This record gives sequence, structure tokens and C-alpha cells, in this order.
Amino acid sequence: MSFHYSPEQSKVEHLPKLRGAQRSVYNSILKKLKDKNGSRIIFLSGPSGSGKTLLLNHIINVCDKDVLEITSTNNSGSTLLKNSRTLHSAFGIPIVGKHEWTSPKYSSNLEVLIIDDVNSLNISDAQYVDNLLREKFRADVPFGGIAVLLAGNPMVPEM
Ligand SMILES: Nc1ncnc2c1ncn2[C@@H]1O[C@H](COP(=O)(O)OP(=O)(O)OP(=O)(O)O)[C@@H](O)[C@H]1O
Repeated sequence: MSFHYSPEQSKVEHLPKLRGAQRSVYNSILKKLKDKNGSRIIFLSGPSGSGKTLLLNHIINVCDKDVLEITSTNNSGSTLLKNSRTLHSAFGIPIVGKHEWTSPKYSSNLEVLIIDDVNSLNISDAQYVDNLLREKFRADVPFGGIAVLLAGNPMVPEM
């Protein structure tokens, strides 16, 4: 199955229009999401308030829901991304100290994974999802070859 998107769907929900630089970043992300031969890991970085959430919601608006999983590393629920859940919930990542198993919720047609608040992403959680998707899609490439869109603030080197 291929990744679909339809710009006319962006009328489904009203969002503020993207401005100049936001629009060009949006276009280049959509291009990368559709290009299965290019890099499959995309990093959207910008300072707080630069419009990352708005831009991601525009992308979410035009993507086929069945191929998309929208997650955040943030357990406080403060993400403003539409239809998002935590990475733990989406992929059934075991939580330290809890013994019950929660089943993964992601679609078997998954082609695009969004991870918001990537600055808080735990490396072991990333490895868990990477391994899970490599097995699921029987492809020994990062995240089984699906597109992964990571969003966060610019890294500030420690002094
Ligand atoms: N093109 C735009 N038109 C109107 N409002 C905008 C636009 N871009 C950003 N904003 C507004 O600016 C505020 C900050 O945007 P947004 O939450 O998308 O930034 P962010 O980069 O995700 O910030 P954070 O990293 O703090 O989550 C929001 O209220 C958003 O609606």
C-alpha cells in the first residue's frame, strides 16, 4: 500500500494558514514523506512558538488516517497534536515497574510515524519501536522502512 495524501482534505478542519518559511518546510516534508527512496527519518526542529505544532497539524490534516500514527513522548498530555497518543500507548512499550502488558494500537498499514517532543525521547523506547517495526515489516532498516517524523526544539550544546 502506498502513502496517500490529498491537499483538498486540508479543508476538513480550519487551521491558521502557514506563513512563508512554514509553508516551504511543509512542502518539503510532504515531498520527503512520499519519496520512499530518500531518507525516511525527518527531523523538524524549531524554537518554541515557531509553529511546529501548527505545521504538523497541517500534515496530519492531509494524510490518510490509516497510514499515520501520531505520538508524543510527553505523558502530561500537553501536546496539541490532533489524535495523538503517547509512544508507549501506540506501541505497547512496557513501563518500568508495571507488569501488565498493553497491546500496541498502531495500524497494520502504518507508513508514517510522528513523534512530537522528541527532545524527551528515551533511547530505549526508540530502540523498542525500531525493533518492533523491523520485525513487523520484515525489513532490517531503521523503523522497518516507514517514514518517521521527529519534532522538537533545537539541541543546545552543554557548556
Ligand atoms: N502561521 C501562523 N498563523 C497563525 N498563528 C500561528 C502561525 N504559526 C504559529 N502560530 C501560533 O503561534 C503559537 C505557537 O505555535 P506552535 O504551538 O505551533 O509552535 P511550536 O513550535 O509547536 O511551539 P512549542 O515548541 O512550544 O510546542 C500558536 O498559538 C500558533 O497557533
